[in-house]
Amino acid sequence: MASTALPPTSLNPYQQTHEEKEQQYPVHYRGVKDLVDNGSRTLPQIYVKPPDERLVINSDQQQIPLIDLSELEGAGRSATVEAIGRACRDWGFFLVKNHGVSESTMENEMRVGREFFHLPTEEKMRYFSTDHKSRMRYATSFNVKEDKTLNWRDFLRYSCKPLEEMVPLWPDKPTDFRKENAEYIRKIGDLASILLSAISESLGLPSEYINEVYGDYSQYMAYNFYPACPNPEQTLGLPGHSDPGGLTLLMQDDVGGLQVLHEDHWVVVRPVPNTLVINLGDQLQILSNDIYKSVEHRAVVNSNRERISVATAYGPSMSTLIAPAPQLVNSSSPAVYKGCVYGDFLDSLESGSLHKKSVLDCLKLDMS
Ligand SMILES: O=C(O)CCC(=O)C(=O)O
Ligand SMILES: [Fe+2]
Repeated sequence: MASTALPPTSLNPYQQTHEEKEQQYPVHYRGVKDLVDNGSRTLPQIYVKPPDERLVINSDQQQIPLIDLSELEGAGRSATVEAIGRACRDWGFFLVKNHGVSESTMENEMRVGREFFHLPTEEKMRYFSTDHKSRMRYATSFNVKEDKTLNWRDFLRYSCKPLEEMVPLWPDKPTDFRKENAEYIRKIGDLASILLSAISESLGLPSEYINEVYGDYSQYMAYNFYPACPNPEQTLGLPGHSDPGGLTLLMQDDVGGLQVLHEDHWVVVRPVPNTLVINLGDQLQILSNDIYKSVEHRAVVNSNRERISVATAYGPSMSTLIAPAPQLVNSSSPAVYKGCVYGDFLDSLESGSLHKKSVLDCLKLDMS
């Protein structure tokens, strides 16, 4: 039977042969690693960002807080919770050490990701999809079909839930990709839940408040891969954005490139071995009624070394309505946002480009 010609978005990516995908997609959909591997020594115009987007206003003076979690479950809990609360309020970002995810689990997670991006493009394209709702996909930029200028980033993004259902959809190369990811995902998920308890307490809410609101939580992973770039000052790995979800837990390698917007300066998040970068997403900004902010951040690239980061987005279930916690709303602090179902929030965001705070702004209640 002749195959029916459907537009790419409605095709199941797993049912397409590599040749079918090649015919359908422009060459830049294959990613920036492919571009570099094919000998590109200059930055194609489509990656050049407008000057205001790549403004360099760096601050070398400041560093995001580093919090030791070793006392979180012990006598030092209240001091640790207080430090977390301060970091959430002042920065929206912090590093954690002694977080319970072992060095070997972290190293293996990095290694299998790096090995994946070094596979031939044909192998990675088995997972290519432009469908932002796909629960498992390899792609490039942010939303390669819509982005006006492209980002110097390839990525692999996949859901972790339900784990037994998702594991068989993950890449089968490198051979230990699934095993190492299943291990990392369990450990990082436990840490996310522990941190959310501490964040609840830091807001004066019952310890399990946020975990209970999240219910049957969602957990997505994204490997971000940034090859060395011919003209790094003209482009970005990821432009400034806030994360839409609940909590992001990021592991970065030793190259560096993450920057956080703090008091109008881009502050460099230096890589510190065995730490994780934690930041609050838009859903925590809403739930905390603006006490905590989901802060803008970006990834710059460099001409010498490729860089990899692994983000875990831990958030509410897609059907959960997120609204300011009633305990944080009163006559002197009225609700700043109306509630929104998390899945709808993501739909509004991902159908467009990576707009700064646009969906949050739409949810703002008229305070006048
Ligand atoms: O690669 C990084 O350091 C940042 C990644 C990031 O912001 C994201 O995945 O949302
Ligand atoms: Fe991010």
